[in-house]
Amino acid sequence: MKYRHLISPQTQTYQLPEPFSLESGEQLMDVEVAYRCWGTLNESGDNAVHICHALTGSADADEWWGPLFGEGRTFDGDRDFIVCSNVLGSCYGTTGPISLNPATGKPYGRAFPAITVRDMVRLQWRLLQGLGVKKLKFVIGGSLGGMQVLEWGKLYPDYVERIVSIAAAGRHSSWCIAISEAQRQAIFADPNWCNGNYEEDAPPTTGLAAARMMAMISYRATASFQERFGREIQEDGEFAIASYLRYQGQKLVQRFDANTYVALTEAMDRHDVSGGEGDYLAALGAIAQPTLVVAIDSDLLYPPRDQQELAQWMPNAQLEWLSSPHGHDAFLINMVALNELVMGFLNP
Ligand SMILES: CC(=O)SCCNC(=O)CCNC(=O)[C@H](O)C(C)(C)COP(=O)(O)OP(=O)(O)OC[C@H]1O[C@@H](n2cnc3c(N)ncnc32)[C@H](O)[C@@H]1OP(=O)(O)O
Ligand SMILES: N[C@@H](CCO)C(=O)O
Repeated sequence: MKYRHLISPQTQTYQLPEPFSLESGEQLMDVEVAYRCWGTLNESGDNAVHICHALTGSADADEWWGPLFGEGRTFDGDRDFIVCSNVLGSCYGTTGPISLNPATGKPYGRAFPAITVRDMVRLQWRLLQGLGVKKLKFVIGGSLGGMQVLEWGKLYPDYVERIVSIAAAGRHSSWCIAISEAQRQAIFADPNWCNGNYEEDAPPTTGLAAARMMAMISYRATASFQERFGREIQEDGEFAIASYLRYQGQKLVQRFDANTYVALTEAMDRHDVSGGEGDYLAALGAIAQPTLVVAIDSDLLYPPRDQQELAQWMPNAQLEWLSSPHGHDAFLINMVALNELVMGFLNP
């Protein structure tokens, strides 16, 4: 697996014993789920917690959410059995576009079937069944992770006691879809894209880097960039912000796959807790567990008004504000404050 060196050696693999049926009706064979766990499952199997990661995250939650781990914190391995699994469609160990298609013996690439956030959650549920988890104390995640959390609330009301949705939505807005589509078009415009059939040693890095640059603009906020970079010009004559964005683009292409990026952003765009057919507000209204909605006051992607609506339409939801100049990515930056908000919800 091309990105194996980027995931920790503690990552384990769960092999699904049966084919996995997708929402689309297609079936995936030989599905594998990469996951990490911390702590011990108790005899009754009811002290478990599941962490859902964001777009380019991995199962190594202690690496990207470190300050939330530890005694008396959100993730306390002495208290709970904590599981984080890599999502379906990712390139960090779970079956996705870089996996070998058993039917052809070659990587799926762009032929990987269309997946949904619901598919991701149903696969997580299968993993937890395999691990003997009888009940989840809570499920938590930000961004794409928060979308999974809302699906968890909808799909498994008797299995999940509480949910924590951070900087997320019950369905993608046209603004979010627009930003995703522009990113995908940057990838498709790369001559190396080859309709997704690129060689492993010649991926569409220019397009993927441009996509990440666009994404980074949407993950941060005007005040954050102004404060950090202003109109500073570096010694090389470049605007510091331009250099920063290009660096972020290069950083992602070292660690992520373009087909995976396309598949996961398409899944985010398809996301709709009503399943795309029913009444969206009624679907939110049916999520009745005690819920924490964490809203980031500077989030451009899932803005304050949408977060207020989300909390308003879920009957048992509490809205808390993570105040930050850093925009959407604040849930990966202002982690001490986030831990306090979550602890306030878990231990009122
Ligand atoms: C297998 C895996 O790696 S997956 C797990 C990790 N990733 C995830 O979970 C995904 C979510 N994480 C993220 O999106 C990001 O890592 C975040 C949001 C948490 C933080 O982003 P960062 O890039 O670390 O932070 P920040 O915006 O401060 O950028 C710092 C980097 O920009 C560089 N930089 C700053 N200014 C400039 C500039 N003017 N020109 C060029 N580079 C610059 C810094 O040197 C630094 O580089 P480094 O990352 O090599 O140390
Ligand atoms: N910065 C996040 C996406 C925004 O939540 C990631 O790269 O996964």
